[in-house]
Amino acid sequence: MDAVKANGIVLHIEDRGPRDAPALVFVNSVGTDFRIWDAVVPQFPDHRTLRYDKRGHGLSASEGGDSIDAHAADLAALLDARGIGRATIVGLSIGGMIALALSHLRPDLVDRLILCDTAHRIGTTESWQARIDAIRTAGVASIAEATMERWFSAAFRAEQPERVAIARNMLSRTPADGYLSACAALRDGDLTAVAQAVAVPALCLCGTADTATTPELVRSLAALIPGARYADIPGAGHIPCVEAPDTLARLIRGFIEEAPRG
Ligand SMILES: O=C(O)CC1=CCC(=O)O1
Repeated sequence: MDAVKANGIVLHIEDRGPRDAPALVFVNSVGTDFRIWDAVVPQFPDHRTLRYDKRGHGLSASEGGDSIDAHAADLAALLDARGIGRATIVGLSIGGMIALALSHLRPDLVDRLILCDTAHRIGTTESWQARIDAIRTAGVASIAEATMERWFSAAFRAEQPERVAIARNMLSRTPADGYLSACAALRDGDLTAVAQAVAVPALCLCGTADTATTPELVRSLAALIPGARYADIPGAGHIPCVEAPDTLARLIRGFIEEAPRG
């Protein structure tokens, strides 16, 4: 178990692999902690891999974090604290928005962007406000069942009910304050201009069964980013690092090997 103080708060992290190897940094979606990358990270023993529970999630401190820029400032401070000068950033959902924001805030830190199941704008002001209101009334657990239907394909839910059950526990145990802050960041976050200004190689990925950020939406993100590529993750829902880790790792490795650092 490791921790670092960055941007004024304590973040729960895992920093493994050779210190002088190229760095791969993983950024989570809302309602998840860094365990979602458990089956992906070991596939990169030749890299330094850094993953963390973003503010308000997992074991990290839970105050604040109600803008995408605030999360990007946390990530920048984390990279500085760990002495990582440049990295390939892999961001899932809100994590992809945080990765995009980092490329704007601190372009010196970003070699490449791998943007999974994410977009320049996810949902609408109304949909996030409705979720905030529901959670204020009935708690995070009240949205767990509907969320599992977005996170995982129907086939995965039928075949792997135990793994869906622990994912549901992870979501339900997310501090309400942290989850609500992330919803506010999503409600107000629009990275359209940031995406259009990306100046490093970018790969956009999406599970073909993702109903939260559909392949069509993720393709529209790729169309905004100069020179970005797009690839499907066949059959996966919104959390391919859990549902299809081998496919995701293969796509990440292929991109790293082909795309020059920015
Ligand atoms: O849990 C969801 O609704 C899917 C999602 C949207 C943004 C994010 O980070 O996850």
